[in-house]
Amino acid sequence: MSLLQPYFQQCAYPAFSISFPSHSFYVSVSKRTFISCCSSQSQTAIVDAPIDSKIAERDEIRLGLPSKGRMAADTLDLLKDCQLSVKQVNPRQYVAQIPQLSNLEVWFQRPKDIVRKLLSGDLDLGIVGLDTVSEYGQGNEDLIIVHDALEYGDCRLSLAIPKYGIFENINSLRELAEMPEWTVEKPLRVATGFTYLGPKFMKEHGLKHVIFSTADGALEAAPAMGIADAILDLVSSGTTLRENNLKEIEGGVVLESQAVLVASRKALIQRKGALDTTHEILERFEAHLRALGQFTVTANMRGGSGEEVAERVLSQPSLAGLQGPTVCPVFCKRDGKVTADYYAIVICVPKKALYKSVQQLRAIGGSGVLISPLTYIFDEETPRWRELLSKLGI
Ligand SMILES: Nc1ncnc2c1ncn2[C@@H]1O[C@H](COP(=O)(O)OP(=O)(O)OP(=O)(O)O)[C@@H](O)[C@H]1O
Ligand SMILES: O=P(O)(O)OC[C@H]1O[C@H](OP(=O)(O)OP(=O)(O)O)[C@H](O)[C@@H]1O
Ligand SMILES: [Mg+2]
Repeated sequence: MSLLQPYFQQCAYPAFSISFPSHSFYVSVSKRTFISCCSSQSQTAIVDAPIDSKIAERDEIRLGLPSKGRMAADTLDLLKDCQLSVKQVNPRQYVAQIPQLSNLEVWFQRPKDIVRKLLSGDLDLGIVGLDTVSEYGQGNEDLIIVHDALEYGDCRLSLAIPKYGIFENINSLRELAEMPEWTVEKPLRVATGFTYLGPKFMKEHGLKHVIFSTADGALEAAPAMGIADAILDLVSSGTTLRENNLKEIEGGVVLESQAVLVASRKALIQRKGALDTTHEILERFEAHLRALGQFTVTANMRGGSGEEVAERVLSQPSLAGLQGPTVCPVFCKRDGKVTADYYAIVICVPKKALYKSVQQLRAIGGSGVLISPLTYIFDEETPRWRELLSKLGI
């Protein structure tokens, strides 16, 4: 507790309730200071790792965010949910700030340019779809995925063919590859915007007679227009394929994608402050995303002792909580004497298991079950941070 005290004393505007399930205490902190409370013990020093080229000198750390398209709004929403609101003076201005991260500059760029600029050293961090990192990063070792599942922009890069004509009975990549129609003179024509991943996938899967054509959008029209036999494009709901009489095939998914936080390895190792800033962003993302899937459940239960109540709770499979239940005595005054006949139980429960958990609580004598949303779950250290340090050789 003493470690946290300096932060709590400065909190003029209590806004958050932080609970540490294993220690059972609650405190309130202002929105601005809450991250410091949780990460102050794990700052990391810059390491002089061996790396070929030197990066250009500058004082700020640069984060690239999508300037337009479907990722733009969701990315800003995620940052806002993590108390990292981006302050952009007007929508046509491409540079912005996140007041909580004073050494960081936000640059709005097209997703593919974010990847290109990470590679050229003009950006240090970026948020884009994994499909864009894979296509434009082309396996470059300087790119490191810091968070691989930001839980939006879900889609897959998938091969699709017409439902009709010679493809009517073709339902897998193997069947497509074995069609006698494809020869050196008349190869399978695939329209795609993924001209790196497409040929790589076909080669890895042994499809020999294939040629690619490129287009920037509305690829689904290409087969019906007679421009291509198949397309390789992003699919999410599948509506665009269906509406254009196309189908996916078994074994035809090149990549499952969602939004990711990506960094330049060189920047993380060489740029002063880059690793600490990445740590803070990662911690905030992890804490928020982990909390999204959980509810806090509070209930009262009659019992002889905290241990006895905890044993009853732990006998139920869905009531284990994060590390175990928090069990606190509820004191009341009876005949002039203070007694604790009831205990309050606090646990985190996965949203999917909510009703099952309520049933199990009732079965062991729980009453007055309260459910509230969770805002953040900060663990001692995030597994992704450990993974990042190990990828960096630190
Ligand atoms: N239908 C979809 N559903 C969900 N996510 C998608 C979908 N299509 C693309 N994405 C994700 O969003 C990212 C950006 O897609 P978006 O369509 O906004 O830009 P773009 O296709 O690169 O550019 P543009 O459409 O302007 O040419 C993609 O890289 C992918 O990660
Ligand atoms: O499976 P669905 O949910 O139908 O989504 C798939 C469509 O979404 C993307 O296109 P987008 O809307 O970005 O248009 P674009 O072709 O202009 O990029 C993608 O290129 C597909 O065409
Ligand atoms: Mg698009």
